[in-house]
Amino acid sequence: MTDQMSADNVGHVKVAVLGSGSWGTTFANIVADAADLARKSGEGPVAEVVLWGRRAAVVDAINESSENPDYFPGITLNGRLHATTDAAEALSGARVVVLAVPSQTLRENLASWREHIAEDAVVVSLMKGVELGTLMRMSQVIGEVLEMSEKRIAVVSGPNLAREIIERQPATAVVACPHYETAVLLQGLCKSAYFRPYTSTDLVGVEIGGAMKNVIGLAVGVAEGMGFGDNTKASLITRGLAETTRLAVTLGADEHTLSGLAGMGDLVATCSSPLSRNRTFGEKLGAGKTLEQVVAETRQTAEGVKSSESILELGWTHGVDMPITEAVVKMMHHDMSPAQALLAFMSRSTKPERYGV
Ligand SMILES: NC(=O)C1=CN([C@@H]2O[C@H](COP(=O)(O)OP(=O)(O)OC[C@H]3O[C@@H](n4cnc5c(N)ncnc54)[C@H](O)[C@@H]3O)[C@@H](O)[C@H]2O)C=CC1
Ligand SMILES: O=C(CO)COP(=O)(O)O
Repeated sequence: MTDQMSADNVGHVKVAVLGSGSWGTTFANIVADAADLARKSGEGPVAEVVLWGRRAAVVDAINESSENPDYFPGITLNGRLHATTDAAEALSGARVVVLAVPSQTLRENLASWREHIAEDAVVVSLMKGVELGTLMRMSQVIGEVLEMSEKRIAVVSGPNLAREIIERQPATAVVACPHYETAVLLQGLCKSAYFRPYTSTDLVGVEIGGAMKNVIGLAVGVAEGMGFGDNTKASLITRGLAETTRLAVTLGADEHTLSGLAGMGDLVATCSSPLSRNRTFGEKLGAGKTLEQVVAETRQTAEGVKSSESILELGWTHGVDMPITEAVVKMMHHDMSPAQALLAFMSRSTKPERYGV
């Protein structure tokens, strides 16, 4: 078995996508559409995609009518997409394992899947969070639980609101893996007529960009809910990017990654779109609903709510100033009202625009 996938040992590849929520379903559909294209053109690896889901009703609907009625009623998925509730079946023979579960459950999910994951598989994270308690990025959780080298762990991230991509609207993303050839192979597996992936070797920058944009999206949502206009939102986005870059670079990322698709790109998509769960969560809070009301109304994963705490702690551990994240944590976890958080945020001492990293 080789340590990484290489161009000459991949022609036909089984891809298991674990998690049939909004992004897992969409990403599995991207790979299945990409495989159709590869079949037609004769170029690139051809994937057989198997999607794992917890709920039998969803799995049956995908297999019988190519539809995920829970997340995308009325949207026809690729007919070759096969779903199962049996993780062992999904993982059997899979060379690429894609993970799309909530960040805070990943560790326990991996522990139960571990024995079925092939030793030479490449594991891809689609998740945008930082683990509470350990302060680990998702690739670090994967590396620790599966005891695998970072070279076989990849991340896909970017401005990827699932609802737009399931409709096959054009979008771009970054496929990051420290082993460049693996990133290129994964790029080939998900390149389709409407999805254009770029490669990167900067795992840290891509992951921090993805996790941080959820936190900034919450803050922008709060501003929207409070009735503020574009100056406020542009200020939060720009200073949010500065905060993201400071943290990422301190953790070893390349500064340029944060001005790319997984940084600026994703930040802009999340902060401008009513489709974003994080932005919507913040907006409801800013409009006067209580945290309990907003939590009760939120069915899908809004990663920034929990990850804001671990991200702030990560920043503090490394001496990074994180004022927007701090304001979000106070609103999400310490009963501070949006008005109080705004006052505290605006009354901080002034400083040069380029401060710290
Ligand atoms: N939805 C989107 O547009 C995008 C989401 N992401 C990221 O993808 C990750 C997954 O998010 P979504 O698919 O959007 O969330 P979702 O809420 O739509 O789906 C989550 C899935 O995980 C399952 N799940 C929940 N708890 C579980 C547990 N304890 N064990 C196993 N499975 C469990 C749910 O049943 C559901 O199928 C998040 O980290 C998110 O930030 C990334 C890019 C785009
Ligand atoms: O990650 C996303 C877009 O790239 C989805 O954002 P939300 O999780 O806020 O919906």
